[in-house]
Amino acid sequence: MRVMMSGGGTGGHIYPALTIVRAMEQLGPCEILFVGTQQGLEADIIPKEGFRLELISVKGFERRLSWANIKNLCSTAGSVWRSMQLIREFKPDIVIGTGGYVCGPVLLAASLLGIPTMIQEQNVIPGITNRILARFVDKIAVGYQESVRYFSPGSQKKILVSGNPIRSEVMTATREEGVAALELSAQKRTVLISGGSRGARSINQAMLSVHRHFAGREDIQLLHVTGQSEYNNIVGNLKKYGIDEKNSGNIIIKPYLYNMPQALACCDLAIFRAGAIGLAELTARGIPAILVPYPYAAENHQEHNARAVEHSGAAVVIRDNELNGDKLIAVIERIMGNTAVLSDMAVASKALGRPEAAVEIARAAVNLAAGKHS
Ligand SMILES: CC(=O)N[C@H]1[C@@H](OP(=O)(O)OP(=O)(O)OC[C@H]2O[C@@H](n3ccc(=O)[nH]c3=O)[C@H](O)[C@@H]2O)O[C@H](CO)[C@@H](O)[C@@H]1O
Repeated sequence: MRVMMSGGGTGGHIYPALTIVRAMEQLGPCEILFVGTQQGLEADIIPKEGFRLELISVKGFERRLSWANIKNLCSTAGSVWRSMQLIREFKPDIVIGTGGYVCGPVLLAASLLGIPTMIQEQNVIPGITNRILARFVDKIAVGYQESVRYFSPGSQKKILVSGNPIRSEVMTATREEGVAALELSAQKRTVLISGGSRGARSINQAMLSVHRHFAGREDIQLLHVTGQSEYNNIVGNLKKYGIDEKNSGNIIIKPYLYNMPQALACCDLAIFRAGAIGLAELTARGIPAILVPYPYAAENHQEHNARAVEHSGAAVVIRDNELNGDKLIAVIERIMGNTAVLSDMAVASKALGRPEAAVEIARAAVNLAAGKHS
């Protein structure tokens, strides 16, 4: 089967795309081509994952009907044309989009050429590209039941509520592998801090106090993923406080983790933004979390994602404008200091997980390509 995948910008769109194609490969031999943009993280991640990537140039849309959007639509015509060329050359049996601007022209071109098409929406509140594409595509896989109502009535019959796809390594990685891969201590409990695929400045700032508070502790280690752009700044600031992560014994700072599944496998508590794929990974593994939703996400969708997890008892939400070092330290101490709280949160988290989502989406995609509608 020939599969064209498009999804880009952030990890939250790229990893679902990778997960879906890997699940499709498990169902039968596949020839895969990714289409992304130079500016998106896909330009870095997709070649590293061993897949071919073609680049096109695409402009973003505002989240409403506006003249700017109509103008953008015109300039997008060139990328639709380029996508059509790529489709004619590659001859896919199916074209799948997992969100981000790049999906717009690619999926539109596929739909115009009569190729079977599918989109996957990760968030409770669907992105603008997917809301527009919903009218054209054949199938829509969604991460949350709550998102169904945001699609037009005409699109609803195409929806499959599958949950969000997570990489199979997230489930198969073991604690021992994680400890070894990240050079952690097997004796200490691990707090994993990540602001999503591009990092989070407010979490990084609050973490400066958290590191000072926990530095040298025998029971807890902090694995802090800063995002590429903030790494030097955070390491430099810690040095000013006399903390050298290389000698601290319990503080590990990384710009980005290419082995996030291993980190999740040995993580006892996560401090995360509330991106949909990060949440799907945490809940699939049953990891308790402190969530700080990104306040500028379109239509505040991260807070909706986070509250859904908090309501089930799996997370504590701190709003970005209320976040500071003291507050974060207090919540970490409260959760880590009480094993009953930690294990109740872990059970609640596990109950939310949908580790089978990728296989369900892959089956639907294969059926669609074969002309069967599931
Ligand atoms: C600012 C913004 O609008 N972010 C959006 C983006 O999130 P973003 O890409 O930041 O976050 P997600 O949590 O959804 O996904 C991140 C993915 O990157 C991986 N990862 C992250 C950091 C790292 O060092 N290594 C690594 O592998 C995670 O394991 C996960 O698979 O897409 C999500 C899914 O549409 C949305 O819910 C988010 O709101």
